[in-house]
Amino acid sequence: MSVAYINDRQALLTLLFQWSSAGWIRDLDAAFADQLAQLTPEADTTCLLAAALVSHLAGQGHLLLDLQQLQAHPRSLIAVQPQEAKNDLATPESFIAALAAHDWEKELRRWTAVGEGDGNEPLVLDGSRLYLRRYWRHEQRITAKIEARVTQTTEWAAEDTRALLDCLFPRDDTNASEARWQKIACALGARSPFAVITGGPGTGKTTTVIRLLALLQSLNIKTGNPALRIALAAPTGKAAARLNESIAKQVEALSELALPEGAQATIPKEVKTLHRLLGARPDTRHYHYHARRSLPFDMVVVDEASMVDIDMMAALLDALPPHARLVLLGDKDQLASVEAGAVLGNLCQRADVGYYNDEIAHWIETTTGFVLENDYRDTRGRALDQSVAKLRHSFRFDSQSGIGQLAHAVNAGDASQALKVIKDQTYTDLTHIKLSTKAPYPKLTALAVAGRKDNASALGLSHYLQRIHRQETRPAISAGKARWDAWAADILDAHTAFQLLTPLRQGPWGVEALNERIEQALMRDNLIHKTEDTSHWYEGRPVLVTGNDYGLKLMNGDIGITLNAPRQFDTQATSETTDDSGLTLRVAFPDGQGGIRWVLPSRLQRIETVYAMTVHKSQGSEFAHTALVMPDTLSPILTRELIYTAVTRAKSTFTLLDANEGLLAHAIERRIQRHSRLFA
Ligand SMILES: Nc1ncnc2c1ncn2[C@@H]1O[C@H](COP(=O)(O)OP(=O)(O)OP(=O)(O)O)[C@@H](O)[C@H]1O
Repeated sequence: MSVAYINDRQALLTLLFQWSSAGWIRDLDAAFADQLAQLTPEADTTCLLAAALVSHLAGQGHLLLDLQQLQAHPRSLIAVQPQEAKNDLATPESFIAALAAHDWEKELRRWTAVGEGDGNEPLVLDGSRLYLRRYWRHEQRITAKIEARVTQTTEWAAEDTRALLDCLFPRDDTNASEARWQKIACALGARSPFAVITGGPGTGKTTTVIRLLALLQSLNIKTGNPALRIALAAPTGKAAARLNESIAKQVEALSELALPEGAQATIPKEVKTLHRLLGARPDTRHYHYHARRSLPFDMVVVDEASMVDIDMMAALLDALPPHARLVLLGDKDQLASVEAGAVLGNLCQRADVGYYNDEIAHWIETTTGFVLENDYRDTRGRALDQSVAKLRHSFRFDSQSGIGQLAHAVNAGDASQALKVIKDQTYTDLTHIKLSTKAPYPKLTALAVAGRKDNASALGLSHYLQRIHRQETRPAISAGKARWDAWAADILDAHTAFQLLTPLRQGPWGVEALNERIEQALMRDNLIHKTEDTSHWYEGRPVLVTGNDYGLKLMNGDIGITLNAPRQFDTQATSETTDDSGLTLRVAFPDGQGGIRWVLPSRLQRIETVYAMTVHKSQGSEFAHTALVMPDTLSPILTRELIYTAVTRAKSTFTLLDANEGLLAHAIERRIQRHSRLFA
């Protein structure tokens, strides 16, 4: 490594922009170091490099740069893949190695851009950990606000709680009961103003939280307190819509139980996105509700909390009145949020074991009748541990289910067991399709179009496309909006029968290339009719919204389908051409309340075709048949969490397509560890 770089700031900044051109760091990361260099002439190269790296790591979801780890294992923080290396360009790794002897901490402490958190310095050094100031403050505030809640308890009479829990869980009287942990989660959630309920797919997170709400409202009514004002929220429109669908039924089911009068009626059925709950203002990080104008609720429940990033969690906790309860639901083993942080994962680090102390074990026993085994008890359990419950029984996947077995093996990091389950022909809900490295696409597109020939419930895209083309079900142009809405809702529902997932965006196995291949295959099979003059809009095109659009009331993650529909459905319709039939292209989106929002294609700014979707974007959604196609070369994006998230998107059948089996094993063995100090 040339000494010039080490002592020459200009040379270093040039190198950083070269790394950015090579795709090793973001332009933003180099620009951040460049800006700090201009503001602080005293900054040496170590400092500027550390600034670029902390920004780069934030882009990867990490909250901090651990200087000790940087010096001991630079590759674990920033690694250039062998295929990406450039002959004439020094890699970050070699550069960091050349600076090994420097005292990074000392240099950083001398730098005016680095503070201890209370000032306005853009960076904060906390021990040997360097943060962007925003993330350091978020960590501090989140920790303080959660600590303040977990150290409080609500003292309900144990006999009242027990009677209500027995009413809510009528058949659960043995320790082996499948609903045991659900009942325990309710007992913990009633006692603590902060509760986390984690569990895999179908373990009853929604069922449990509705019973927890019923329990709390009943206890309040019984003790003469006013009912809680409750808000239900989820991080994306899709997740909110999914919870909306299941919640009404679950609340309805409470009417069969002998709860105190009025308890059921005080449980809300409407789920909002967190952005809407907080009153997001377009294009800013500011919300209507914040620390000085609290949310008008006594309790907030957040579903799919694994998708909540650190910025949103900090904003939510700021806006939550100090007395208000917070319940987080989610699957701790799924991929973390797209943006930085892994708050749910951090909160649930000890959830597998429990660490319940004697006091809480006694509360559990007296209110649920269940005696906790020693494995789940620990006198050194922290306050947070007493507020976290893990649901351990899946009501969706029994022991005969290949998907359940596969998800379990992936989660346990047992790659050989996962491969064994995939290859085991006895699981009808699981298939492995081997792709040829030379010509992988024919088999792949055949599956995407037609589904699996050997399994009638493993459908493909033709399922919803054929439904669109079925003339006998298509409404007449004169039919009312309700009839057209019902038709579109049926097609949107049919669309959830299948989804192809891929880990990557770019390259031959990325979303873009796969979408193109599948589009061609669908055209060949006459399932879509794309012509030059319709450009990329044609009937049947499914689109994914990639950014919130408050004007159109569309949220990141929403999926719509392009359909020919009467033009009067859209009030903005102006110069759109209408074909001979009087119909024109509209994109139909579910409006979250059982109706359809018909949108002009030209009004959609941030969308992409979604025959294939990245695993990251699929979080919060489920599909009857989910297929995952693995790339044929190593990529840092392939991790255990990614495979687990993909497998658990499947409701009834899962298909794995790969050309190189080794990659699945490699991915299962790699975990994502997002660096943060939250509840470490
Ligand atoms: N205690 C129970 N007894 C019987 N059935 C249950 C129980 N708990 C949950 N179920 C059923 O299991 C299924 C999944 O439950 P639920 O939707 O609450 O789980 P979830 O963890 O929220 O699921 P998801 O993975 O979709 O988020 C539902 O059909 C529900 O009715």
